[in-house]
Amino acid sequence: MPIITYSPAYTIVPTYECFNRCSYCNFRVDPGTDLWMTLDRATQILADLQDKNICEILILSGEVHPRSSRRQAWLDRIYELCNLALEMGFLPHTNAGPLSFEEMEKLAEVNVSMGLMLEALDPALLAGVHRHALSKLPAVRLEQLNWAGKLKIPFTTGLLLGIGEAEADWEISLQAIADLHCLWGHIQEVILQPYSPGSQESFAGLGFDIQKLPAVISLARQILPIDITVQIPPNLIPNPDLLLTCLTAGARDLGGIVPKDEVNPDYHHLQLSELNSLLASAGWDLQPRLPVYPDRVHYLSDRLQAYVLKS
Ligand SMILES: O=c1nc2n(C[C@H](O)[C@H](O)[C@H](O)CO)c3cc(O)ccc3cc-2c(=O)[nH]1
Ligand SMILES: C[C@H]1O[C@@H](n2cnc3c(N)ncnc32)[C@H](O)[C@@H]1O
Ligand code: MET
Ligand code: SF4
Repeated sequence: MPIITYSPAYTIVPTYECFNRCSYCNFRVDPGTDLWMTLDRATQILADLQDKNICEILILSGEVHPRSSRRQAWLDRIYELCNLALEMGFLPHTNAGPLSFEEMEKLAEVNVSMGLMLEALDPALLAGVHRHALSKLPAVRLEQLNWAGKLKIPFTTGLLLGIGEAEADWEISLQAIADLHCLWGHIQEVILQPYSPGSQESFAGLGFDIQKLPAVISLARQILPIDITVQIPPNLIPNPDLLLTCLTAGARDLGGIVPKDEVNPDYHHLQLSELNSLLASAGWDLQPRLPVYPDRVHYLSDRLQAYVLKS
């Protein structure tokens, strides 16, 4: 049976505070209104996760302004959280927004893969949902993907669909990802993420017309090189038949299956057993994977490769 993968994961949030205000965000709180995750608390959480068949620790963070005096402490905390996760037997994947080249190089020491969504290149978004989001400048996102390639970091990126971008932008954004991958070969997966309205945001858009997702997956499959996997989040696809149609269209990964989707807290995952039987009914075999894909493990330092071997 053909294989569909997922990553058994748990999300740790260093901080929800974010200086950006993407209007579709259900995650952020204002700077200074949130206590950062302590190493003590993370140690407790990770200890509770032992023997629960979880491998990936997804570190998803709100962002401290690049010129803030608190930026270094924020980065140091993320580094320590990743290092702790490694030492406790987990494999970290960090998405903390755009980083300086030096910051990215530093976090790469303690992550088996990293990620940053391109979102969309359409400049119209800068007057729309990204009006108050310096981090979402298309040039900044593209530069991040380029640096990740230069640093040989196994990388996840993707598109956020249905935030006001022109449909013509899907092809442009996918082509930009393909071009950067042709230069470096580091992109292991592209997430096609349907914008899904939540209860905390200000945008309150209609959400992406989910019926269009199979067509976007086909487009991605035409444009992206074959060594990039297309990932879709099953909790944001409300209808089981549609999920199966997405697999037929070329999606081959379901991303991190987590107890709580921190980005979309209003959308719960099916039980693994339910996902398993749904996929099996259509002839697909659901299998766990690591946050670094097998063909990218050789990118990693000896220390990280040793942790991967133990997982
Ligand atoms: O549970 C989630 N996981 C998200 N993940 C996790 C992702 O599915 C896995 O961490 C990767 O597939 C690595 O295994 C992201 C990772 C990225 O690098 C970039 C964006 C996302 C977005 C989400 C998300 O909205 N919800
Ligand atoms: C971590 C990633 O989560 C995505 N993201 C942020 N808010 C939402 C939402 N309401 N629905 C779906 N995805 C979202 C963005 O693409 C971000 O880069
Ligand atoms: N702030 C980061 C980004 O938007 C990651 C978390 S988003 C909830 O890229
Ligand atoms: S999506 Fe990320 S960058 Fe935008 S406000 Fe939310 S946490 Fe901040």
